[in-house]
Amino acid sequence: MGEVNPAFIQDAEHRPKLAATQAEGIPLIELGALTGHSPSDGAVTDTVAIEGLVAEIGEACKKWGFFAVVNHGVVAEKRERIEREAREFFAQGPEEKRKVRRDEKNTLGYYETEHTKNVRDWKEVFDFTVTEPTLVPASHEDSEEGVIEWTNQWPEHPPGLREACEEYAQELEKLAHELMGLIARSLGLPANRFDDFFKDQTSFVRLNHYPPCPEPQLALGVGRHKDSGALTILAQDDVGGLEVKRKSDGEWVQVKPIPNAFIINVGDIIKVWSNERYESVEHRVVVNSEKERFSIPFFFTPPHYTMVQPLQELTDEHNPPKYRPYNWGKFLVTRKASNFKKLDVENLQIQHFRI
Ligand SMILES: O=C(O)CCC(=O)C(=O)O
Ligand SMILES: [Fe+2]
Repeated sequence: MGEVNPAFIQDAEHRPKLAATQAEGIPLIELGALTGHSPSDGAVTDTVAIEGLVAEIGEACKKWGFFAVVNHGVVAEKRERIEREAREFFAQGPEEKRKVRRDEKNTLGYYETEHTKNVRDWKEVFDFTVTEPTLVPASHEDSEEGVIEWTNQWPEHPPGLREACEEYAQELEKLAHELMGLIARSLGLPANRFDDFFKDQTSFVRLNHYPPCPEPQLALGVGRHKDSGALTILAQDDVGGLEVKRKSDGEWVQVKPIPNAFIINVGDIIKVWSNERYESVEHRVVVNSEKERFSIPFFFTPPHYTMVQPLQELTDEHNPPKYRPYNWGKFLVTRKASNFKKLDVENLQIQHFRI
């Protein structure tokens, strides 16, 4: 990625203000009360502390759709290892990386031409799924049935990347379940309410590399978007660049890097399950002219056959469902396919299912 080609240039209204608001940022939540306890098995260690945590998480999901967590129990060595391997992978020449390039048939692996809302992102990525293989619909067309397998494409170099990725994914999956347990409780549901939704899963992890950009005021690392899964758990390095659109006033605010913290955000599926009690919030990534940046989102998503719809317990005649059910697998493959060609539904959004 040399000079800025016009494909990367954002319309004037979407260009970043390079001195974004530093004021009130996303909540920081300390998960220590969870240590040694899984919320879905009922073995509560400290009820009062956990109740406090549940309330904090509920507030954060309602007010921000984003929060940071520390003392989360994820083994630091596993995170450091995947971060090291990711750096090594992206430091290689384009030829080596393109050996595992994703294409229309295999949507996993390396990719450097992703677009968000039809503008190219200033980044390169490597995607892998948590479950191997992952089952998804063969076609995004509603009329076509049939399921195919997505399989991971592992590069030969660096040789340790695969193991680092697999170990990291396992570790993050535990945290994802714990967080879903807390979110369930914050909605007044049993802690295990979401467990069945993830028995099989289509979850995937993305390694992001944002190279320095000569024109950071014109392009974005990732254009504004909401995450379409249930929950995202992001590891970011110390460079900074992630911005969240604050619900209270629509200002873009920076998510400052905190060593060893994870950034959690509510995705569209929780927005629908909760019948909009919780919000999936827009975010974007600003790049800079000096430093490259690395980040690793873990996208926690249900099996392809899931019909996503507001939970019965959270709807009644005074609060009727705000969405028609939609099939998650079809949604996912439509999004992936639209990276390669213009579809009838060019950028499928949950808004299409809004009642
Ligand atoms: O790199 C980041 O900080 C966020 C990336 C992101 O929002 C995404 O990949 O969905
Ligand atoms: Fe995102």
